[in-house]
Amino acid sequence: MDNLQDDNITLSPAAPVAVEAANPLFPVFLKLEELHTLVVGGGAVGLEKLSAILANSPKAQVRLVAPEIHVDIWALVAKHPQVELVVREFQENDLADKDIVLIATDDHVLNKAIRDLAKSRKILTNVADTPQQCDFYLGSVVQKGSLKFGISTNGKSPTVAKRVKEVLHEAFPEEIDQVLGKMGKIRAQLNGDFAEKVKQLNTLTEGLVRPVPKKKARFSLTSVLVTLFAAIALMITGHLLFTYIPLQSIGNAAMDVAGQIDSDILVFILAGFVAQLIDGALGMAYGVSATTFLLSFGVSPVAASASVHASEIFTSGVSGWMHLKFGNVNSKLFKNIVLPGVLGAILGAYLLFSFEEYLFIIKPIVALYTLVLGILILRKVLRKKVKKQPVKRLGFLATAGGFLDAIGGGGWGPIVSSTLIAKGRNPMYTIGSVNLAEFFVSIASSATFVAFAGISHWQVILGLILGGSISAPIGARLARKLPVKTMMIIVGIVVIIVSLRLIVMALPF
Ligand SMILES: C[C@@]1(CC(=O)O)C2=NC(=C\c3[nH]c(c(CCC(=O)O)c3CC(=O)O)Cc3[nH]c(c(CC(=O)O)c3CCC(=O)O)/C=C3\N/C(=C\2)[C@@H](CCC(=O)O)[C@]3(C)CC(=O)O)/[C@H]1CCC(=O)O
Ligand SMILES: NC(=O)c1ccc[n+]([C@@H]2O[C@H](COP(=O)([O-])OP(=O)(O)OC[C@H]3O[C@@H](n4cnc5c(N)ncnc54)[C@H](O)[C@@H]3O)[C@@H](O)[C@H]2O)c1
Repeated sequence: MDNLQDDNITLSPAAPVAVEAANPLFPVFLKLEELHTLVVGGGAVGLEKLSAILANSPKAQVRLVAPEIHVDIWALVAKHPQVELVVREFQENDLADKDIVLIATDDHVLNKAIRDLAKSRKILTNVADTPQQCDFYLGSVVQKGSLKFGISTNGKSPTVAKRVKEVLHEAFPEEIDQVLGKMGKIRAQLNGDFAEKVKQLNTLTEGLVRPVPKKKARFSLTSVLVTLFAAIALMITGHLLFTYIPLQSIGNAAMDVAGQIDSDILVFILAGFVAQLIDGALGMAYGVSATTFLLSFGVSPVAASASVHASEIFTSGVSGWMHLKFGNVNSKLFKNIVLPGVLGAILGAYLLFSFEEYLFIIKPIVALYTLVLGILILRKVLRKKVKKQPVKRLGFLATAGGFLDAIGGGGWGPIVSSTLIAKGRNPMYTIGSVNLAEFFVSIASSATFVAFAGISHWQVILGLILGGSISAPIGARLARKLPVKTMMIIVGIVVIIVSLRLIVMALPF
């Protein structure tokens, strides 16, 4: 808004300052689906008003009268069969039984005449070309599920109303609707003293206006699920460990490990630290970052890949827990992706052994896909307007993510997070939920890997885990602090670089 104050638009210094109420309009939210509305005029403005009505009240009872009706109105009404289109000039009996009339013909005199007829019947009117004759104005509307804002500039500037709408749309994450859903349920359950009820509702919603550290709901379904899965995962890991490596040899191995630890572990700790920092903040790229880092320090590719997978269980566990603690997890999204992701990972790890020879083809194909996602994310940021297109086949996306992650040695985050963010989901909640689910996905693939290949390279694994555990809380905090746009730009660039690198590596020359 700064440029409104500089040389672009000069306001007359003599302009009198209004002393009366700046905007005396009284806002209400009408149940248009239970009223009868008449629109007169079927041109560009008739279309705009009808679209606004149906976008808010899809089942609104509307009759639109005009000798010529815009093609887009016909197309719109095809999706709202209760709307009646009447192709002729306005007649007085169109006003019969109407509660509200919107007048939008291109004939100024006619508009005024219709308005006077409506007024004599005490029908509320909106006259598109004459604000002075309106009983009410339409507002710009922001909608997030059940939450709705109506914006009015008192007719001074519909364009500013539109801009304010865009700002508010950006500022509120879609998840606000979940909060409303939960509050609706709590509100219905609270009974007894009215004052006490209001006090409780105020306490519950305090965190919405003043971010206080979130206390986890004691028995939230997510935390029960997380504990349950973690317990099962630990049991499976323990079972595998003791089946394949007897207690005696673990003792011996521990002594060996202690004896072998040398200054190299600092490098592995650093690798874990850097990789988890990137992954925790951006929701992706732990595998790729850690592997790249280890390779550049001379660790063999096999050792690097095996250790990265094993250490990922611990690092993504800590990181997922931190996201949960900081309230970055959208439990609905988490629940929808965790099981398909785990199944995909098990399938991928199992099939890896039969598909190993085709990895050189699979990897660049996955990289090409993530490259496109990276470009899509950047394009969305640069275009500013992110239109949310819900991802319908979440389960399929998660299965593919888990599968390719196990096969390609990474890709859960880049595939699942990037797709969701590219489709307009809120980066903070997406990254939090995808990161928490990654814990279970990496347990699934690592357990399958261990079952086939056993565990080796203790020092590397230990270093990665130590480094990752230190930076996980920092990463989760960053994900909360970084502005949405900055996060999307970084995610986009990281995805593009990592994908290009994989594609270049796959080239035969
Ligand atoms: C909010 C929105 C709802 C909607 O209509 O759905 C809406 N106008 C929108 C857009 C818009 N309308 C116009 C432009 C072109 C730029 C410009 O002219 O400024 C744009 C901008 C654009 O399209 O980008 C032209 C225009 N509008 C009115 C006049 C007559 C006049 O002022 O004399 C003229 C001149 C006609 C001419 O010169 O021929 C009058 C009104 N328009 C209102 C509402 C009411 C006041 C709302 C408030 O208090 O802010 C009010 C008083 C009565 C009413 O219509 O209810 C919608 C937001 C879209 C969104 O949310 O995306
Ligand atoms: N409020 C706003 O947001 C806003 C925005 C832009 C323009 N306007 C004003 O709205 C008016 C309409 O603009 P437009 O672009 O839709 O014009 P338009 O020429 O595209 O459409 C006019 C419509 O009125 C219909 N019409 C003409 N005579 C009629 C009659 N006797 N009975 C029923 N319908 C009749 C036509 O068939 C046509 O469908 C203009 O006066 C314009 O200044 C208002």
